[in-house]
Amino acid sequence: MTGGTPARPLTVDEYAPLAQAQLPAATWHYVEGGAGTESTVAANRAAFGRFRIRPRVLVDVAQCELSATVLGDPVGVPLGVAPMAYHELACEEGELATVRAAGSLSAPTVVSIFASRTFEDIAAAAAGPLWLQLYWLHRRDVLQKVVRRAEAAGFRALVLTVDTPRLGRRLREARHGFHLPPHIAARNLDGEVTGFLHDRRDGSSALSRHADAFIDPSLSWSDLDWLRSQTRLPLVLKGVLTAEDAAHAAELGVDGLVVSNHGGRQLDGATATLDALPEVVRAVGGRCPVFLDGGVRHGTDVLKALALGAQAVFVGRPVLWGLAADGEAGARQVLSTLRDELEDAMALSGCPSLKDLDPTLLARGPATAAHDGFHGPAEG
Ligand SMILES: Cc1cc2nc3c(=O)[nH]c(=O)nc-3n(C[C@H](O)[C@H](O)[C@H](O)COP(=O)(O)O)c2cc1C
Ligand SMILES: CCCCC(=O)C(=O)O
Repeated sequence: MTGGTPARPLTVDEYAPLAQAQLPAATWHYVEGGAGTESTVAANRAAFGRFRIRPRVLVDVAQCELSATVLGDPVGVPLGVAPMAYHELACEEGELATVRAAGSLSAPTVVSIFASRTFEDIAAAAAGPLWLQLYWLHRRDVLQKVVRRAEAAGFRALVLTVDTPRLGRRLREARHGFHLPPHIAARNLDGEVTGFLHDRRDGSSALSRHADAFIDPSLSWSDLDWLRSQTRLPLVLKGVLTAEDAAHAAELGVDGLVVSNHGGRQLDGATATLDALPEVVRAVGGRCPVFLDGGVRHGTDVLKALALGAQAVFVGRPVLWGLAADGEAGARQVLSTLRDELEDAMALSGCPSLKDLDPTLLARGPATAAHDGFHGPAEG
């Protein structure tokens, strides 16, 4: 087809250039960037490409069932939105657009403690379950307050991010002097811990200065008791990549783990999440659910993570791409594309139920070009 209205994107990746065209350069590089050489960003994608699918045939796939239960709540898909700060950077409605989009699939959303809309407004717009992501702030009283508010607003779980005692060296943010525009703020933190976020300084990221001032890097295993004493909500740890830490967390009775390297934004050189998943699943031994995020861009990526033992996966950057390109409709389209691709992959591999997804579905194979790092829209 030539001329006329541009075709609607058919894949998640096609939203990236559309988002880039909409966003100021500094915002685009904040969203897209990783730490250091961005080797972990690339590794997350490459890991999916090293597994091939062993399809089974002559299975009745007239009905494929994608609904699941996560932390006790029914969801329409084993797929949700990873916590990301400041969705208003991507579109005016911010997190309200995100949770409406996720709600249309009954998908869970993890709301960042640095959300740009209030927990109460987000909860009022949501149809799927909401979890609250926390950073370990020096100001424990502030943490206590946000936990109470999230509980009162009906949030269903707490997700403590444990891979961020300080911010990774994100060179793109530093080069662009990334800072928040004046109209965007961490609306749930009342200015108590939001210093530096709006201050521009060339050669350094305002976010990084903010994190150094307000995130307490002394967080260790013994602090988890305090958090659990503050709430009845299930506690999930986000950012675990090893069997050792997974076993320890399971012994302490945490309610879930997210295998994550923060989308390659923290420790450059950290293990790809799909590579870390099997050892974490083995170490946990069924004591709590294991989730994964990082580099999920296709339904077959979701299928592979579920086959290796994840109960659900979370998606980060693509949701912001969708929001930037087309607001709520864009985010909805990103999530529903992943859902539809997952259903296709289940049908074509002879797995009508999520229970059919296990490691025998996968074989190690040569990497494919389509998974080697960033790839834009197909040519033509
Ligand atoms: C713009 C942006 C902001 C993020 N903010 C947070 C955050 O506030 N808290 C957190 O735990 N993780 C945060 N993350 C990490 C995501 O939760 C997730 O681990 C990662 O984006 C998953 O990888 P993907 O983007 O390749 O899907 C952020 C990621 C991005 C891209
Ligand atoms: C203080 C960090 C907030 C956002 C974040 O986690 C990210 O940009 O990855």
